[in-house]
Amino acid sequence: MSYLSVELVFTTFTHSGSDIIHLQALGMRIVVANSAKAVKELFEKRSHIYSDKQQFVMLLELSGWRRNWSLLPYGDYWREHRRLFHQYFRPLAVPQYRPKQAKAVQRFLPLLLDAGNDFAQHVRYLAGSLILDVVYAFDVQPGDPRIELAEKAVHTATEIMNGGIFLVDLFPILKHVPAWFPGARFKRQAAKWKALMDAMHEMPYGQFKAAMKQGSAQPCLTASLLSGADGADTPELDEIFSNITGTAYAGGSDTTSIALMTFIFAMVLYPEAQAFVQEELDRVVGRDRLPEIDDESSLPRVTAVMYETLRCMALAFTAMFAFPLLRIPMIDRTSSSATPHRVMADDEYNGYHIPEGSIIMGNSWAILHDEDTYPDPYSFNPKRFLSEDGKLREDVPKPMEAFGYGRRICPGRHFALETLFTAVSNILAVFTIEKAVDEDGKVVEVREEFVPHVFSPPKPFKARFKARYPEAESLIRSAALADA
Ligand code: HEM
Repeated sequence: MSYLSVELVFTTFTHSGSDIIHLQALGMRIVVANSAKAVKELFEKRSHIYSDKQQFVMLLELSGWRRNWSLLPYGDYWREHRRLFHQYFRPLAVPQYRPKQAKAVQRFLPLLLDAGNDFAQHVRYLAGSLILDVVYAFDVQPGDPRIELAEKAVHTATEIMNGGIFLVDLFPILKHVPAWFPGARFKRQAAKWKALMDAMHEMPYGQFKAAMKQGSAQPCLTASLLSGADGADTPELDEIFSNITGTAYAGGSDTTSIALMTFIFAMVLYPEAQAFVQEELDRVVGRDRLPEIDDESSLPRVTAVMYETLRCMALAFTAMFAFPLLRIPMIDRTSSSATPHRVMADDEYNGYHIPEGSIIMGNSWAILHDEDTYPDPYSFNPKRFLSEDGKLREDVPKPMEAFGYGRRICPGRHFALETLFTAVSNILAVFTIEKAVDEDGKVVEVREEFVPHVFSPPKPFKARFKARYPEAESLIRSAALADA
C-alpha cells in the first residue's frame, strides 16, 4: 500500500494565556502562532530561524515539486531564486504589467456576458492567461493547452496532499524501491505527476527559447531573465530560470483565481456590499469607460471590498499544508494559515520551548478574525476599512496575513493586489452579480461552504452576471475589440 489515510489523534498542548498552540503526532511537532504579535515576533524578528520549509519525499523528490522554488529549503539556492523573482515583482516593477492586466480583464468581461451560470472556467482563464502573458508574452486564447497543462500540474499538489500519509515519507529509504516492484504503486503514480510538473516547467520555456532563436519572441519576464544571463546557456541556468517561470505560473494562477471566485461568491451573498461599491464606480468613473488602475486612489470602496474578501474569507491555505501527508481532524477554514515554515534551531517564546524541526504555522484566520482588530469579525463588511468621510482607514490593518510571513512572504502580492483591483473594479462597473436561476425559473441558493483542501475555495456555486445598464454590453465588447 502506497499511502495510509488515517485520522490521527493529536496530543494538543494549549499553553493557557499564551498565543501559541503546540500539537504533536507521529513524532512531528506543529506550533501554531495565533496572534499578530506572535507572528511578528517569530516569523519577522526571528526570521533567520523561521524561514525554512519542511521537505517531503513524495511531494518534492518523487513528484517533481522541488522545481517549485516556494518549497525550497531556506539557503543560498532559495535566495538566488527569490532575488531573481523579486526583480520582476517588486513594487517598482509591477506597474509595467498594468497594460497586460487591463487586457486580460477586458478579454474576460465578454466571456462573462455569454457565460450563463458557468463562469468558473473564465476566471481560471483570466488568471492563467495573464501570468502566461507576463512570463512568456504568450497570447493565449480560452482552451489553450498550456493553461490546461499547467492546471493539471498544479492540481497534482492537491492530489498528493489529499492522499493521506505516503509510507515513503515515514521511511524515505523506500524511494529507492524500483517502480516495477510489487507495492510500489506510489513510484508509478509519482512518475506520472512528475511528468506533468516537468512538462509545465519545460514546455513553455522551451517554446519561448525556440521563438527567441527565430527572433519572434516578445519582451517579457523570460526574455529579460535570458538576456540578463549575457548569452550564457547552461543546464544550471535553464533549471533556475524554468523554476522561476514555472513557479510564477503555479504560485500566481490558482491563488488569483481562487481570490476572484471568493470575491464573486461574496458578492452573491452580500448584494448590499456590491451596490455600495457600484455607487462609487458610477460616481467616480461614470458609465462611458471602464475603470483603470490609475483610478485606484479615487475608488477606496473597491479596495475595501477586496480587502474584506481577503480578510473575511481568507483563501489562505488550510492546515493541510502543515502536514500535507496527514489528514488532520482539525482542518477547516478556521485553522487556515499561510504555508507553514520549519524552525531551524531550538528556540523559546514566552517561556515555552520550541524545538528545532518543528513546523510552525501563522494562523492567518485567527489574526484576520481577531475582534480587537476587526470588530464583529464574522460579518462581511467592507466599510470597516473606511473612515466616515469614505477614505481608507490607516488604523485598520490591511489583511496582508493572507500572503504569509517573514522572509517567505508572497513576493507576488503587489502584482496580485493590482490584478484583483483591476478585475474587481471592472466586473462591478458593468455587471450585477446575482444568484443563478434554474431552468424552472427558481433561484439557485448559495451556501457559505468551502472546500477543505490545501487551497480552500468556495464549494462550486452558480451565479449570474447581468449587464448593469443598457450600454454596458457595448462598452464591454468595444473594450475587448480594442485590445484584440
Ligand atoms: C491572491 C493571490 C495570492 C495569495 C493569497 C498568495 C499567497 C501566498 C502565500 C500564503 C505564500 C506563502 C508565504 C509563506 O510561506 O509565509 C505565498 C508564497 C509565494 N507566492 Fe503567492 N499568493 C498570491 C499570488 C501570487 C502571485 C500572483 C505570484 C506570482 C506572480 C505568487 C508567487 C509566490 C511565490 C513565488 C511564493 C514563494 C515565496 C518564497 O518561498 O520565498 N503569489 N503566496
